[in-house]
Amino acid sequence: MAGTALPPGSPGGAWRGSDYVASIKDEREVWCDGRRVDVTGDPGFQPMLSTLAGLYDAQHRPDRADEMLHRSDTSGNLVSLSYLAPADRDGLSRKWANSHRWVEASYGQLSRVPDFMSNVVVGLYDFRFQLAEVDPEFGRNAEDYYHYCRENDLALTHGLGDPQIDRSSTPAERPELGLRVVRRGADGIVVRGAKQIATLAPYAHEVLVYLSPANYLREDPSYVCWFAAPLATPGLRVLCRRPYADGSGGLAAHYDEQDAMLVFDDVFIPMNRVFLLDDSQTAVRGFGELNKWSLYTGQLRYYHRLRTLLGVASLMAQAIGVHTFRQVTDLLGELTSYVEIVRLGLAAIDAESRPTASGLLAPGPTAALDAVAGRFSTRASEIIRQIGASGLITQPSEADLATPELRAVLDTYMCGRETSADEKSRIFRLAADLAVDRFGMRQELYETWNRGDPARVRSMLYARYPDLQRCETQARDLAEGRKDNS
Ligand SMILES: Cc1cc2nc3c(=O)[nH]c(=O)nc-3n(C[C@H](O)[C@H](O)[C@H](O)COP(=O)(O)OP(=O)(O)OC[C@H]3O[C@@H](n4cnc5c(N)ncnc54)[C@H](O)[C@@H]3O)c2cc1C
Repeated sequence: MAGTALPPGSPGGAWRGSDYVASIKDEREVWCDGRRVDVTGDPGFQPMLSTLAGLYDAQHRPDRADEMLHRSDTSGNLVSLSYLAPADRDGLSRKWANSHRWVEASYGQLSRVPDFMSNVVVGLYDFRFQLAEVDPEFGRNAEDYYHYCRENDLALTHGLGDPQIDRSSTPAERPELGLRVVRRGADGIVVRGAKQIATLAPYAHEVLVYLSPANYLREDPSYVCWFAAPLATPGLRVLCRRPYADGSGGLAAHYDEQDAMLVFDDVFIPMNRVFLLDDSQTAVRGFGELNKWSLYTGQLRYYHRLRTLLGVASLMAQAIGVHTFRQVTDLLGELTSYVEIVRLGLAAIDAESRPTASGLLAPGPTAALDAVAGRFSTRASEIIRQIGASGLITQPSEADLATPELRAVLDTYMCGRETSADEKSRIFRLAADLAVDRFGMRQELYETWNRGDPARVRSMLYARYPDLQRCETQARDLAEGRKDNS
């Protein structure tokens, strides 16, 4: 099949951890805190790398392999179920079981486990016929790219939003506001510009660029370009934030997935990796279509994160003996309701799965859950802060716990109701990580923004609500005194 050659280091099929790590030791230009870094050796990046390697290894565990891998019908290799393009109920259920495995293994803390973007590539594959209507080559490229990613278990990042320079201006006034095509040839295009944020970028093999949420408003078609590029492409710079994994432990010691700005400084993209050019209407339609499976896996991950937050809040309340107080059980019940709403929502969305134009089976729309996810998440953190209060600040460190001279004091004043100082401080430190410190605050920002501007998500939900007219008719009937609503 065209375009399925192995990337450096790939044995083909689903990664094992060590092969994955070797595969991203390449010429990628990753910058962090004023230094160019080798992601595979830098202490700030090493912890997450080993978490990812562990997750890739877990795919092959005898007790999981059946749920996470399947045999490719093209190569015969064992490939990840994340890349399964499901054609029926059985396929979709296997896909979700695999996604559960990915997100469960990180307690919902990794928003961008590779499973997320693999599902965007499934969406790209599903959308190939519409792309082919613009140009048959785009359709073929999308299909080839899907096979390439699936056969090589590629980890992807994506960059959609434009750099946050001046939202009141347009690229017509300032071209650097958007990523654009600056040269075109028969063999490919050259792109220039930047993408504001791409999570997982330093750990990914490739980036998929497919839409700036605002670019359909632009009249210049050169800003409409969908393509994929290896992270190690000349001219592509990855500007990371400072790592949260700073040696002080906590969740960042395992789950700092990184976020980076991507700068494309006249980057050549070969034609076989270009999926769409110029056609803003197709780009707008495609935006929703590409994300059908990934939004669902994103909600699965979110469900596991909410469960973690509930578990932490409950343990914290028990540790300090407030778990039977009415105002605390009220808070815990509220948090439980969010967990249940998401679980039930996921079941309902799955039950509303429907065939796509290309013959795959896709979940129903996640828009209603997307619209409330940020609010639930913010409220869940607030509940943890409300229950934990000052205990979220005053806890002994592991070094304190290991200091004999402090032991008697800690055991007397820093223990809980029926909880040792060791156990209590670990629960509270975890809670602070999730709801007070920068790791948790970044996650909260993520939950609020990653599905796009929540105001836009909610506005579109309202504008497209299929039952709105009947709701209005019902309200009008009531207002006009008509009694029978049947
Ligand atoms: C931790 C994190 C990780 C992320 N990871 C990724 C990723 O991997 N890939 C990716 O592509 N994206 C990612 N996102 C980006 C996410 O999609 C954006 O944050 C979201 O689309 C909002 O865009 P913005 O952050 O540029 O905010 P802006 O668009 O700059 O908005 C800033 C403020 O201005 C308001 N505003 C802006 N424009 C308008 C307007 N026209 N009318 C009214 N109000 C307006 C907004 O509501 C907001 O209050 C991530 C975000 C976060 C926080």
